[in-house]
Amino acid sequence: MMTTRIKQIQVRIWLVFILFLSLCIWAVSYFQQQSRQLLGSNFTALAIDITQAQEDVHLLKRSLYYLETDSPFFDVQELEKVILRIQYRSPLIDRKIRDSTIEDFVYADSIGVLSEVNMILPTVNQQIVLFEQDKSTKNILVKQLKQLELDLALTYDGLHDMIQTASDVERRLKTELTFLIWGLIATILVVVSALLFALIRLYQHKEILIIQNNRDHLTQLPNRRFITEKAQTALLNRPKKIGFAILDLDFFKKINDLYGHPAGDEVLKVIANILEHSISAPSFVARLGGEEFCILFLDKTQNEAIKICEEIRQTVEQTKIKVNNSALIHITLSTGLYHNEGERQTTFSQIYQHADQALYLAKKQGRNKLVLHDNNLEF
Ligand SMILES: Nc1nc2c(ncn2[C@@H]2O[C@H](COP(=O)(O)OP(=O)(O)OP(=O)(O)O)[C@@H](O)[C@H]2O)c(=O)[nH]1
Repeated sequence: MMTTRIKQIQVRIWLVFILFLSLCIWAVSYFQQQSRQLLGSNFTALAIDITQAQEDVHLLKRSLYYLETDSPFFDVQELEKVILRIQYRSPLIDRKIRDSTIEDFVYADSIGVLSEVNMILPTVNQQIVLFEQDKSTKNILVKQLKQLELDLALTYDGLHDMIQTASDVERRLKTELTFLIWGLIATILVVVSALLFALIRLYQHKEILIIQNNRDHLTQLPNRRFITEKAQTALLNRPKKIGFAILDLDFFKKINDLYGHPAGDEVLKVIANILEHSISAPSFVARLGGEEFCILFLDKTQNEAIKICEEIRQTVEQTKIKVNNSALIHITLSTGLYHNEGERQTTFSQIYQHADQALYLAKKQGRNKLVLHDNNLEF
């Protein structure tokens, strides 16, 4: 049987779990998004620069061809522009490669060539100016341009391949890392679920123990410990009305003696059932022990409590209880009732004592009757 408290705890635990799961999913999504962006920004920009640089080399090659073949398409200004672009682009690529995550030794040679190219570019520019003044210097210029074109073509092709490889490695790493993170999160989720499950079981176990500690095994009614705690808690709040009745079966020993102990147990269960159905919250019924039961009235006036006790007495009196599968027996009970409508402060042991005194009188006055405690009672 699961109590409301356990259900509330379960709901809270599930909420925490769902919150944690959402947090994990959000964290992984964020990581994936960020890594995708970083991966793109790291190599895509560099790859674009290198492709444009390769385009410059291609234009240089074309100018060189026109120059060599004395083509009318040769345009010295075009050549100067290409050289200028190479001059501007190579340090840019140099810096981006150094800033990237690629290891130094991988790009060291290519960067070395780019630096050398940058150093000879002013000489090439001077040679172009010279060529414009003196066409006979063409061969020197061609030789320089050829060397430049060769160096740049090889370097940029190498860099292009390098970026491709680095990009592939990074992509693979990212995939592996994502799997690793998912694995970690799955493990954490399993551990957290197991812990939460264990926590719920622990609470259920604790709750069952509490119920068992507070319940009478034979009748399944609350026991003396339970009713004492309830009464003491109620008294702390200074209730306006409180009533306590002790109900004791008459000559119960005879039933045990005549029909046996199991028959006596059967009778106790029937009486417990009658009591349970006569009382509703916030009042409580309990088995004090033996053939003694009690009722704690928390919202009833004195007359209402008397009425309920009287009805119980009559019901018990009129009930035929079948024992040992044949015999039908009758039993009666005596009740001692104490009621206090807030007129004075009291403790549970005082209340109990008053109800017990009234019960004593009920027994003394012939049993099968209800006696209300009165301070003027004579015992
Ligand atoms: N079957 C059964 N008998 C019990 C149980 N607990 C106590 N008893 C018996 O209840 C009987 C109580 O007897 P007494 O205290 O003399 O009371 P009584 O016979 O009801 O007499 P009065 O209370 O004076 O009317 C004893 O014989 C106990 O053994 C129980 O759980 N089951």
